[in-house]
Amino acid sequence: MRVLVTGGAGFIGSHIVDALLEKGVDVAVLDDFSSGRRENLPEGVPVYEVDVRDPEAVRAAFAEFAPTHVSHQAAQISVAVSVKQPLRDASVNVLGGLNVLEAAREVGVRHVVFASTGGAIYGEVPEGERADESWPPRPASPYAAAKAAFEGYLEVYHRQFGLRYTALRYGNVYGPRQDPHGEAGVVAIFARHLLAGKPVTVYARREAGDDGGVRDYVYVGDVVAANLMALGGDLEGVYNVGTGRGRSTREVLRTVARALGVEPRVEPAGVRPGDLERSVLDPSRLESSGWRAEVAFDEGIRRTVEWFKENPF
Ligand SMILES: O=c1ccn([C@@H]2O[C@H](COP(=O)(O)OP(=O)(O)O[C@H]3O[C@H](CO)[C@H](O)[C@H](O)[C@H]3O)[C@@H](O)[C@H]2O)c(=O)[nH]1
Repeated sequence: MRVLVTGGAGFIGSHIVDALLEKGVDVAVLDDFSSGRRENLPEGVPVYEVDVRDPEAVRAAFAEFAPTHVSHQAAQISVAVSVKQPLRDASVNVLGGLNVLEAAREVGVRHVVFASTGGAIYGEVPEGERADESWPPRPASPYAAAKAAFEGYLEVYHRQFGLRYTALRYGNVYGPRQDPHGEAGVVAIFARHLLAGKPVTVYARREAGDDGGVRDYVYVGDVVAANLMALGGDLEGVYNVGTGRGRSTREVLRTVARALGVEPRVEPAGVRPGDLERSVLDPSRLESSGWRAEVAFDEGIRRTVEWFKENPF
């Protein structure tokens, strides 16, 4: 197996690269380093510094490395950015993805694993419910619409060209190496702000008692485990990757603050445009293939804040 990891210098991609190398798999990284970081990469891994929006460069990288499998993690990751710049979001997340699929087809890639979104694709998930894969996509942001569209293309390439695929619909992934500088990735943002003694923003409705959005937070190591199962051929089609448990932004803040032993200062703000109130996933389908979310939230947060203490971002 030869795996090309797009976005391999990013938060989730670089953990996938580490895990594959540990298993002795041949790995290369395709990344434009717009948000990915060289520090995330182990020494010696081949790197193609390529923007997925550049079809020729993508094609050349595929021709040279000749992967049998692709882990497509490269993306514009922010819901908020997608709301402000839907064309930019689609140019990376739809057209960039199509460049990857075209190049994959040309060199005879057997299987593509795609970082889709469970957190955004189902739209609002009503209180007391968990979204499973049979729920139709109800995108509430350009980000979600683009991810859903690309899943459609994966199905087309499967039918037309026999390209196998797994779309992993991630919940809200957190852990070491998450970029705290953008607008997405609330655990990383809170960890960094609290470590720097800065106040944090909690987006919530103005009514008293609203604890902010509810999300299904899943530790990056558990997401990597799902990716390895998919690349190993154990999963085909669409799978949620989440814990099945929803947590509010306030709960996230409390847990991060406790792990750091600090008292947070909070700046309230209204709801962020494009944000859902509640998203919680039903991971039963993945669990029936033997996957479990192994890392409890407290433990995942502990590992994450330890990493941020040692690696001032
Ligand atoms: O400073 C902040 C940042 C976020 N939030 C809140 O925290 C929750 C989580 O926000 P994130 O920006 O971390 O993530 P999203 O829920 O917007 O999730 C999206 O962004 C993720 C990237 O981290 C993934 O791409 C995921 O698939 C996609 O649904 C939301 O309720 C948001 O309003 C705050 O209160 N303050």
